[in-house]
Amino acid sequence: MSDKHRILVADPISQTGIDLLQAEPSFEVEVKLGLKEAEFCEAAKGVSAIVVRSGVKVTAKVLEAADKLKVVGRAGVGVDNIDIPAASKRGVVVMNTPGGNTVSTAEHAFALMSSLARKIPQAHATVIAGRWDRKHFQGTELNHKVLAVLGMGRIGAEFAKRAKAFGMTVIAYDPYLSANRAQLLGVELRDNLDDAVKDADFITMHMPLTNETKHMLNETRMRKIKKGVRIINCARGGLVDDNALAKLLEEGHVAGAALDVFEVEPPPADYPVLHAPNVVFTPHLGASTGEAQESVGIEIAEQVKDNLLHGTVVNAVNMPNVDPKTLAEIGPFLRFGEILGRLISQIAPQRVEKMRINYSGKLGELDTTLISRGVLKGYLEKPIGADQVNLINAMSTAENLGLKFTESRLPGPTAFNDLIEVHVSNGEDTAVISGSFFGGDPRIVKINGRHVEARPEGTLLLIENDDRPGMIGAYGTILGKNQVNIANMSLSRNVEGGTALTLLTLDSVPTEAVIKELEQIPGVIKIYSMVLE
Ligand SMILES: NC(=O)c1ccc[n+]([C@@H]2O[C@H](COP(=O)([O-])OP(=O)(O)OC[C@H]3O[C@@H](n4cnc5c(N)ncnc54)[C@H](O)[C@@H]3O)[C@@H](O)[C@H]2O)c1
Ligand SMILES: O=C(O)CC[C@@H](O)C(=O)O
Repeated sequence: MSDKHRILVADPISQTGIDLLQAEPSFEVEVKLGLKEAEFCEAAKGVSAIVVRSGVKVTAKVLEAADKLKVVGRAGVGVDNIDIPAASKRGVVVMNTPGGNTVSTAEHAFALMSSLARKIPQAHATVIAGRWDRKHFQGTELNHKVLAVLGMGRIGAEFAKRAKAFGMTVIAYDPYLSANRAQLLGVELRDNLDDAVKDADFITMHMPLTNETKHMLNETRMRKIKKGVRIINCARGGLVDDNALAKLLEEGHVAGAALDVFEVEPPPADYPVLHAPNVVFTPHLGASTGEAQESVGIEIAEQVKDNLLHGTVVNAVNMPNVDPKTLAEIGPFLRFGEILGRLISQIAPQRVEKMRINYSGKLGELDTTLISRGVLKGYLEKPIGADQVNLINAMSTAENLGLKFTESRLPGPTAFNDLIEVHVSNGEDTAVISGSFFGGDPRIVKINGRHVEARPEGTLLLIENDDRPGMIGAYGTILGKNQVNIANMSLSRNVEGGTALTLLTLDSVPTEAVIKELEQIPGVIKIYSMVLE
């Protein structure tokens, strides 16, 4: 039996990328395109690596059949065609190539906007049909128009640059972008999505599809936008509710739409928006340029090669790059760090610009780089999507968002054996959370400078209230009435009669209605519901 690494290329990638893999004597490269799931399972048996774009789906079944698989390489950004949890469960690294297709996708989205403004596809169709119709194709200029860019990451920023050069006023909506970065890009940052889109002539979407972003442009929201808006989606199908979009195009409220991506790809013949007026479509071509494919093809071939030959992990979306010995030493801190990051993201002020982590006690003597990455990963899961951020890309992802990160270490004895203190701030407001270990068990020990004590698990309800009698009883009554059991409680106050923090560990997640009811209790200042799963 051959001891070579077999590599299956299951989507078209650049020939240079394939040549790079083929040039390695210990690799056997097989290019098999257009595989159905059963054929893919068969082809995946015994391979060490699978390389894909967005055409095929690397399902749990394929991953199960791939008994020798070490790495899945995605030549592109989105990894929604790969079952990441199944890959992680099987210890398979999934890598992508962020950045390689940024400019191509921004240019494509821009081309869609221009085509939409000047009805180019429709006019083209009449010319080749032998008609010379100049009356029906009056368009609109981009100059002096208002553009809302939703999602100001790599592609959004490139799009914005081009739009500004065309004389457009650019408004950005990206709750995770710092004010500094927005200023640097020369865009107007809005905190509220409805406010960002209400006066837009054009809207372009550039964010991942997550639970938070699905149907971000729904019927209610689109109706609030001024009549005549034009919408471009070159990110992921599902960001816009295409059924609602079709309806609003028919009514003329939305003047046009350009889509490169669809909720189902390819869209079936009865896909609603296909038959709506004033639309421009392309079949997911954002990254389809020679330059982008060359770039992502080479990048993924190099990443896969380095991984198989040297175990190097670059741009992984699911695996830490760490050797087993170090992992055993810092494993518990790493997991706790992620939880602290997740927690602070839920009490952080808007537009955080700085994160600082202080390590003290025994921790101050360890290499804490990975733990810090864990904290950042936990913190960034909300803006970037849990499947997009990992220990490898957490730092660069933070940098892209304009989040400045620092860490400091204080070796030597403190009140706690090990203490991790995470500060986030936007220049005006700060949130701080500290964690320690009690006999090997992680505990949250301070929030915003107040001493508390809670295990970092389940749902935590953090209530800031006036220090006055009857508060605890009132919380218990409302939660009990709504079948929410309190598993643990920790109280802390600044001075008698001042303000107090109540930290409740709950057995279930309280609904928004329950939180609202709690907020009505006289003396309650602020409530945060923090889910740690
Ligand atoms: N059509 C194509 O062929 C094509 C090609 C490349 C990328 N894409 C897609 O484009 C998207 C963006 O890619 P990128 O490289 O710019 O990614 P990126 O990670 O650099 O940027 C994504 C941005 O979205 C922001 N964001 C997250 N949640 C948000 C929310 N609720 N509201 C507003 N903004 C939010 C993030 O803060 C981040 O700044 C990805 O989904 C990717 O899959 C499509
Ligand atoms: O492979 C492609 O052409 C699509 C790529 C794009 O959707 C991405 O997310 O990078």
